[in-house]
Amino acid sequence: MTTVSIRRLGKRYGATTALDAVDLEIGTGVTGLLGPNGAGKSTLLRCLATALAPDTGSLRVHGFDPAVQHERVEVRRRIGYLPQNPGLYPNFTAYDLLDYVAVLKEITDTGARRAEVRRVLEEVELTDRAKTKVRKLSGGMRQRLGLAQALLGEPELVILDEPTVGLDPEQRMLFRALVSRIGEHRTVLLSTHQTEDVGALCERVVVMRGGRVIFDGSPRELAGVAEGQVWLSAEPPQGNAAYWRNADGLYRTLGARPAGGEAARPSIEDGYLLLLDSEATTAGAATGVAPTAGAATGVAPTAGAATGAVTTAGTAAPDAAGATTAPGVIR
Ligand SMILES: Nc1ncnc2c1ncn2[C@@H]1O[C@H](COP(=O)(O)OP(=O)(O)OP(=O)(O)O)[C@@H](O)[C@H]1O
Repeated sequence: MTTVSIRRLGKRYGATTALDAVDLEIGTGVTGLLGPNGAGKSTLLRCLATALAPDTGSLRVHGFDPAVQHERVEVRRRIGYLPQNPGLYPNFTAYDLLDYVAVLKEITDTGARRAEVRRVLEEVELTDRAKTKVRKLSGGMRQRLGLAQALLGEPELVILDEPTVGLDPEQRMLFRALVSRIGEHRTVLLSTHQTEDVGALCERVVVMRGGRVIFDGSPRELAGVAEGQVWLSAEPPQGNAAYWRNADGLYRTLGARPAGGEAARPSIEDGYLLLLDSEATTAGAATGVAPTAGAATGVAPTAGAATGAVTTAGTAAPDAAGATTAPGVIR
């Protein structure tokens, strides 16, 4: 079922285009939003959370339009939002903070509010910290408290802006388990820089760059963007290809095949890096500027990137212009 409908959404800050005609439909489950710094992820999430008004285009949450005042209230009742820097009051206890947010969310009946605060504390596994002050909570607990406030009132859409930044592996795992559970029955939109989070949690991934959606598909399809462009070799590659030495002492190269290179299974991160790389090349070609593949991501130009097309083995289909485009890649 479609929860969010976004059509040609645009937002500028002075001369900066933060969102450039974004089209998206999002439904139940966890959708990951990936993109480099400044791609427009937070701006999109803030528009969805009704914290920011777009300049152009339209937005609907469960059919309600946040641009219309009385519908905006309906949207706000249906969303939970964990911003990048939630600024939780340090001297409040976990319970009091949630109680306060519940009042702001118009849960005015005292008994119902108490039950709801207890429910979300339980959901994020913080019941035993109800009386602890926010400043005494660990980073992971604070993020879970941030998640708890977003879950007050059982919103149908949960918006999480880079929620796993700075968490240690154990806390990140715990957070992932919570988000995955939440996504079973609700729509979760999760902005992140962590491709591991996307692989672990998301059935769908949207990649943004320069205010545009440049990929919309499954994590497997994103990894597939790098099919045939990831190599393992005993010797480091010649030239300026991006490579690193793995735990087995082999050199893992992204891009053109190095001498003696054996094809390796691509990861989501490989696909993401090559996708951004090919986009940089395409943008350069479109504006007549020399291609800058490699500059954006540190990945050396590849045969596919040099022509502005990402080549994949087996699954690729030619687009209208005859170039080869991987599934999910949006031109
Ligand atoms: N309040 C603002 N005033 C001016 N420019 C802004 C403002 N907020 C964002 N921008 C600019 O809009 C563009 C998109 O920013 P946005 O924060 O949405 O990107 P992002 O993908 O969330 O980046 P990050 O991963 O670093 O959080 C960037 O160029 C950014 O500098």
